[in-house]
Amino acid sequence: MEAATPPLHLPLPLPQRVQILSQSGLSNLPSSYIQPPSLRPHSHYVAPSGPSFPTIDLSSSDPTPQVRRACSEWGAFHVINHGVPPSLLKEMRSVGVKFFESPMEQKTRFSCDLTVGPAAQGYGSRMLARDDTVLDWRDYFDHHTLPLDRRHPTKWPDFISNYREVVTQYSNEMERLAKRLLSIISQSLNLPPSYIEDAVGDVYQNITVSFYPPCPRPDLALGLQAHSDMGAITLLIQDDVGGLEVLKDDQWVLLQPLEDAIVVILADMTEIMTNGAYKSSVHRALVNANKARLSVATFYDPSKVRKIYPAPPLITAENRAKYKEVVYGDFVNSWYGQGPEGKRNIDALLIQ
Ligand SMILES: O=C(O)CCC(=O)C(=O)O
Ligand SMILES: [Fe+2]
Repeated sequence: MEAATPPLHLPLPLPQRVQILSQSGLSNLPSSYIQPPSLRPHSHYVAPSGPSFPTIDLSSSDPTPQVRRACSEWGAFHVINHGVPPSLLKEMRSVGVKFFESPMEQKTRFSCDLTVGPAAQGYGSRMLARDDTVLDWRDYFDHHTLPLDRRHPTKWPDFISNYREVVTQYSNEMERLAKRLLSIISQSLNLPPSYIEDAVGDVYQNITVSFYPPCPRPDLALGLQAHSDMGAITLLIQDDVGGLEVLKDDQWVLLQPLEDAIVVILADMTEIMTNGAYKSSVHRALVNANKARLSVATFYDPSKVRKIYPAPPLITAENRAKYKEVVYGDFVNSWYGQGPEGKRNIDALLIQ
């Protein structure tokens, strides 16, 4: 018998799965997950009597004024009566939970290919390339869903019967809702209804299911460190555990999970296109000691070659362009190189 040919490349080490750490029953948090004191969960809490997170009924006759207010004051809001069947939201959460509850041997068959880079689709545990960053207490599964030539359901789990159908249907519904919201957002600034959709070009949509296992020291860790999303708009659903916080006037506001609602989060490219009239929302995810938490974020992003700049109709002599033009792919690359570190990467594009 011939000796087996040795592999040409040594395999990259597998990332530490947070779920395995959690199940190992440790009582102390490994140092790589300990946040510096200023970034820990207890800092800057809003008083219970503080502002309450907006909820907008999309079936009302004209939601535009409410959207304008929520976008300028919060950069994020809940939508209800949004037209996506509640049964589909439930199924999406359910296939997500089934994936993370499956045996590790099954899950790792769909691991991210780390040689592709940090934005590879599949089962992952850390996104950032830098190795000196504090790690998030999170595992995830990222799906590439749009444009259609990026959508390859064979890269998604095959061991949960309806997984691929549910993600496909969910992707289509989220595209439809994102377009409708971008149209309302454009009109709320007196731009043509299709302004943002046209400016974004061929949409890139990714769906990331995040799973936050119970954490031995939720006071020291974050499920996901503070960041703003990079693209145009994010649509997020979560289970009833809670943990998503948005930053409002320098204070963290914990969202009460609202069944059947969808969280709308404005992202950095929308801030640029609106010339800062609407800010991207800084948000983060907390973890807790007892319960695992699941969320599903659907990102609606420009194509990588698209140039993004403040909408010309919004620029006047009194209201000059506040942001430099940026090629979206360049912006994304700088994020993966550096990470959010609690800051907004978009601030680097501000015209002084
Ligand atoms: O899990 C959450 O609630 C937040 C997820 C999120 O912000 C993201 O994936 O960008
Ligand atoms: Fe996010």
